[in-house]
Amino acid sequence: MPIEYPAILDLKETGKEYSFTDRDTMLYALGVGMGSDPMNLDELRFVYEKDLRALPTLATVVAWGAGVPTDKLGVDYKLVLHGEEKTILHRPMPVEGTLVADSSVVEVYDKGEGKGAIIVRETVLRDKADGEKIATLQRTIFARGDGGSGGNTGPTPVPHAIPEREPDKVVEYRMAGNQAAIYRLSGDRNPLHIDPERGQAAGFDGPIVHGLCTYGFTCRAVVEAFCGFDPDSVASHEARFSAPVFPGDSLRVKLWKEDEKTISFEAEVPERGKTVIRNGLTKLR
Ligand SMILES: CCCCCCC[C@@H](O)CC(=O)SCCNC(=O)CCNC(=O)[C@H](O)C(C)(C)COP(=O)(O)OP(=O)(O)OC[C@H]1O[C@@H](n2cnc3c(N)ncnc32)[C@H](O)[C@@H]1OP(=O)(O)O
Repeated sequence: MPIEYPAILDLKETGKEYSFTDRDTMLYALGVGMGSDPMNLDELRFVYEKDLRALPTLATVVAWGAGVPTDKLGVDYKLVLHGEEKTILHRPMPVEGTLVADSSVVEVYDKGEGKGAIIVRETVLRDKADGEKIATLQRTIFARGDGGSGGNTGPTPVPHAIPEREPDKVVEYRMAGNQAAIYRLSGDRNPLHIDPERGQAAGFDGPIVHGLCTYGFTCRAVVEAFCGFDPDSVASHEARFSAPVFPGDSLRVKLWKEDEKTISFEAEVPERGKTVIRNGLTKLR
């Protein structure tokens, strides 16, 4: 079934409930590499139930599955890559709770046959206890097999521009060989990230790391570099995925402090000379 535009813009899913516990919060932190140094007391707070803190980007996984189902979008899921993500935190991310998710399709950009379709979706997460918004997730997928099926043929919104000067801070991490295998247990069990055959069918040498896993690493870097490990300072975090990351890659996150509340960032895999995340922007409270 191809993308049906503009009917796709009427697809909605509302009132879907998701519960998560401190175990989900800690598993997510492990999935983005936290706690690998047992003597790092700042990171310990994200992987230990004592005084537990949640990374803001936990919001991207706690309601995994919320959103208009892929089969209704009419895309070839094997060729879908995550394009962009923006997480807006209306209040600090709790470490457990029950959420109510309302999702919709915001826009489809048709980049032409052989190129792909860009589908923008939005999910609003509310706290079931008081009905207040916790987070808004804006998620863009790049459906490489679905160009030419209809949609807005105009330019896609221009993403945030990064300064041209040298970064103010650089944070380096190494993804474990089993990083995607751990991360997927937080929700996204797309076989692209674990099954070598599915990686090859998508045009890669093997499995690739979830975009949202790398995105979580970049939020961790902001929290480490500019927030003194206080995750509640983050008001929003957004980025574009520009090249795949493979399990075992190292990640160099380059960060620019533009003003007291604005951080720009990019991430590269130095051993392959690839910039894998571009146009990163974090707003602080
Ligand atoms: C349905 C369930 C949803 C679940 C979420 C997804 C499930 C997950 O399990 C899947 C994943 O995590 S995949 C892993 C993470 N993502 C990636 O690795 C993608 C990396 N990026 C790429 O490969 C290319 O940038 C690529 C291929 C994305 C684009 O490269 P090109 O084709 O070379 O594009 P280019 O010629 O540079 O630009 C064409 C137009 O597209 C816009 N654009 C480019 N990259 C974009 C991106 N990443 N996101 C959104 N838009 C993007 C450009 O602006 C350009 O638009 P315009 O013509 O208007 O200027």
